[in-house]
Amino acid sequence: MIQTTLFQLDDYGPWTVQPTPRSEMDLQVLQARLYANIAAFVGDREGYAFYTRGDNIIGITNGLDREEHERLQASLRNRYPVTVSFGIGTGETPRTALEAASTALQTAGSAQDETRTGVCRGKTLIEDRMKNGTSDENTVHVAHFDIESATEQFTDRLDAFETYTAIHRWCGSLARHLYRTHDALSFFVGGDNVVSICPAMDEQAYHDVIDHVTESVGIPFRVGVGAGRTAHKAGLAAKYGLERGRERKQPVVITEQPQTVSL
Ligand SMILES: Nc1nc2c(ncn2[C@@H]2O[C@H](COP(=O)(O)OP(=O)(O)OP(=O)(O)O)[C@@H](O)[C@H]2O)c(=O)[nH]1
Repeated sequence: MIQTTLFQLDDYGPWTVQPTPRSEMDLQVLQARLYANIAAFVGDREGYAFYTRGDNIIGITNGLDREEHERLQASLRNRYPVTVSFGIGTGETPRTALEAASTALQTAGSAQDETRTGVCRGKTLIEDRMKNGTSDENTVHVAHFDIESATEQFTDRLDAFETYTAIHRWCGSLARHLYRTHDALSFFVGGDNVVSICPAMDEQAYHDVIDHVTESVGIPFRVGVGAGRTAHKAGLAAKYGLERGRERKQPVVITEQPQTVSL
């Protein structure tokens, strides 16, 4: 089982133009700060948060209970001129967990409902277990994808815009394929890196994903995969796998938990 949290700004669209349109850079700073605050809070509790659309941030929040969500929400309320609603959802796969989180929030009201202000809806893993007796085997699987020699192929050869669009085409193709075929949620995290929250998948499944996407966009890449009770633990194991794949020139490395947790 996996737990996700959808963090969504309330009635933000109207706020960006009232009483008159607000400076775009001011909105960008607000969104970047909000993301930084949420990522730091969730990251300190071994979760992951992804920027996605700025007004919607997706968290992998195994390990955060309802009180912690409410503590974060109260803190954001004190710091920002807009409120943020949270939808919490659990599921067997990342996709179904996020669907549950999204439904919990949509049921509480539209993203542009002026009466929806800072609600926290849905069920955490702990609540789900207490109510429905669901399994406490809460393993997160993280796949960290990285383009082979992106610096040589793109950064040092093409202009920065060509590089940016080529990498986004790769990322979009990979994310859509993993979502459709494996219920995985994938996010661009910077440079030439994509982090995917996946269900349990074997090595051949990762080879098939790489072959399919490389065939369609013509960009070779590799992946390190890790599992753990939290996104942090799984993600760290994935990074060690990626390093090993670089050294051994292996496109797929699935690792056990690394011994150190210093990253
Ligand atoms: N978010 C994030 N970005 C990273 C990470 N590792 C590298 N990057 C980014 O990716 C860019 C390219 O770095 P690399 O992937 O190491 O370079 P490369 O040229 O592809 O080389 P190889 O991966 O060794 O083939 C860097 O400038 C960073 O922006 C990571 O773990 N997380």
